Amino acid sequence: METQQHPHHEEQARLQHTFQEIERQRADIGPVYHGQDYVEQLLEAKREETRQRLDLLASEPYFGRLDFREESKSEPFPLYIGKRGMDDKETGQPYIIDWRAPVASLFYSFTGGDASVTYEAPDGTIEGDIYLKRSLSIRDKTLQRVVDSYERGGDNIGLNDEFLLYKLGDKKDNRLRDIVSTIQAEQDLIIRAPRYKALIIQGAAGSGKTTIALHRLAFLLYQYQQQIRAERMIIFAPNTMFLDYISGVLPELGVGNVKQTTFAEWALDILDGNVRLADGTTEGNRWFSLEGTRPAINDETPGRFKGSLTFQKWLDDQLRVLEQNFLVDQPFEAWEGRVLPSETIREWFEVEYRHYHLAARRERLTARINRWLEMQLTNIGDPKVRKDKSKTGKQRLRAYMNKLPKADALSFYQSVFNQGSDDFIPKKILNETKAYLKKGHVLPEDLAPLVWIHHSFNGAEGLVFDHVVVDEAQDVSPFQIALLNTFMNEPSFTILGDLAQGIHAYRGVQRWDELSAMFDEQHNSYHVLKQSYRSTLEIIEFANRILPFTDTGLPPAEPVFRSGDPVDIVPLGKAADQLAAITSFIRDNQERGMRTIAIICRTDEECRLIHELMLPAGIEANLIAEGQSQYRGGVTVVPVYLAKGLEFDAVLIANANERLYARTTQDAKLLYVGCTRALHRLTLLYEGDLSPLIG
Ligand SMILES: Nc1ncnc2c1ncn2[C@@H]1O[C@H](COP(=O)(O)OP(=O)(O)OP(=O)(O)O)[C@@H](O)[C@H]1O
Repeated sequence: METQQHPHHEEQARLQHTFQEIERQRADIGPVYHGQDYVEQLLEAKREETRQRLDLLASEPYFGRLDFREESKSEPFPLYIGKRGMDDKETGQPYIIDWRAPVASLFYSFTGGDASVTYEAPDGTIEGDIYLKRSLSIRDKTLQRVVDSYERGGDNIGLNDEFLLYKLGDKKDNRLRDIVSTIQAEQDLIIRAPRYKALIIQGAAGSGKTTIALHRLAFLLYQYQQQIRAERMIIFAPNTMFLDYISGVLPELGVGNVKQTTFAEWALDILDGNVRLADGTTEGNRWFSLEGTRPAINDETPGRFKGSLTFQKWLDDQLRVLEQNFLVDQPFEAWEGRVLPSETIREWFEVEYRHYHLAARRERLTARINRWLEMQLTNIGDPKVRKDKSKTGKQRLRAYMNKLPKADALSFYQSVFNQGSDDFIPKKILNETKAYLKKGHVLPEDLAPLVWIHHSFNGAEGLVFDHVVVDEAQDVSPFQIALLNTFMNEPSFTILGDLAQGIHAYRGVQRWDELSAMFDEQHNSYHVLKQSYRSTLEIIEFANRILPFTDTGLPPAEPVFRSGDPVDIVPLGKAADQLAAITSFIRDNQERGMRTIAIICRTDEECRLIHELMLPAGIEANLIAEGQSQYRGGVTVVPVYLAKGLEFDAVLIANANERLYARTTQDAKLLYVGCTRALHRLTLLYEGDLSPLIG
């Protein structure tokens, strides 16, 4: 139901007044300071922050209004809610309320009814009544839409979703956007959850997981501004293109400096250039091509095995053994007759330096023996003899220290694989890893173990996280989460994912308790988001039919009532028809105003072939391949495994036949991911027999 409402005069007047107030406050700040005075420079930084806040407000001052009467007051007071807050300069009263402020939570949690409501203020619970809930759309400084979703005493039927539907109907460009104006109650609960938790969120495709995680960071920074710093927050996402796609949201929310990275990039950075990932091990080649048989996934799959907490514990045992046997039971003989007893060396290493990490203990030990050596040399009067002894002593010290293991992650990792493992490591994994390590290469699943070892040798090296977001968390291993946890004083995680989209099951989790089990009860909370906002009712219902084949036991996604075109399933007579069908799909959707259109293929190879055909046919499209760091929008040709996390106005599944999408859980997940990328329109072509997953 779409009832176009005309902007209120009252809101127009308030908006004009708001713009005047913003301008007045902007003018009051005065000119930019360019001088050298340190105190003035600090003040200028604050002023610049205010300027930026006011500029943000000037483009869209607020999006909501809530008339709230506090229990102790006789009249309701209109609260205008915006992305940032602003006080009235004269009265000092809030003029616009930051969406993250406690009172603003009412705007999101309130879903109707005349009963009293409460919110948690810093001084305790505040109770009162709501008289009006109004959404406002302001674009280009113009009030475009006013929708009341609640009026005290009114009939309030059917209006609740209108503003949300209006927002969801938008066409998308190449960036994910903020949703502050339409955050839903179940999403708000997650955004505002307390800081010291490992929140684990299973959310249906399009339920807003990525978006919520970013809003949660903005909330935490606001709520705990004295304790949390943006530079100590980090977001892990599956690839650099996805990072590019989400990179606009935090700046829109006024948040800067949060590190956004992939696990591999982060790990390689910590390992400081000492480790190289093997070439030719891209996931497209290894796991998503159709050549040969696709490897079965079980606990002996390398990613699952090396990502398990059992492997982590086994490595810990090896590290303990290393530490216990670190020293050689030999004295250090600097030259004939000048001996440092092994008991003294042991005392330094095991008692005096026991509080240091192994790398530091080793370094300190070298320095200490060196000092002892220098002392011995001072007793030698003859300079020539002293020089000779010094040379011998230094050479012998080097040789002595070389007998001790290196406290270096890669060397240690190599040594545990080379020593064998009493059958703990499955033969195939052992041999494959040894072969890579021999060439100085590692595989992606070796990164968490290597950083773990590095951490054991060197400690956190000053790295502390105040909060960690892990997106697409069904694809990360328990070992990775345990590793990230060591960089926090107390667990503060937002871990989000969807098991039905677990296409990287060869390295990810199969159940959420694989992750939650590592946190104690008070630190761990699990949420399920069933409502899906991205796609039309028809697309969600269609994708829900594929869901049971993923074998995850997850409930179907629940659509918001946004109806669109039916899903099209089109058989292809002969190969040439495919190009014609793709061309007409693109043209048709462009004419209908779709801004982002994706041709989703099963493999890299299929993408390349289709893309090659498109160019001579006069269709410009971006071909997405692994390792790409930018998502440009427009028309895109993308393999399904790289489309995860992205969304497009219109999606064409290039060939949904039985060969490409067989009746396996892995193919079901891939097809589910592909179909759920579409916001407004979805078409599936197929050549030969239709995939049994569609039925
Ligand atoms: N409350 C909301 N109001 C408006 N739009 C919303 C809301 N929640 C989610 N959306 C929109 O739904 C779409 C999906 O959001 P997002 O990509 O964050 O979901 P997701 O759960 O991470 O999806 P997936 O797992 O399928 O990648 C986005 O376009 C987002 O803007």
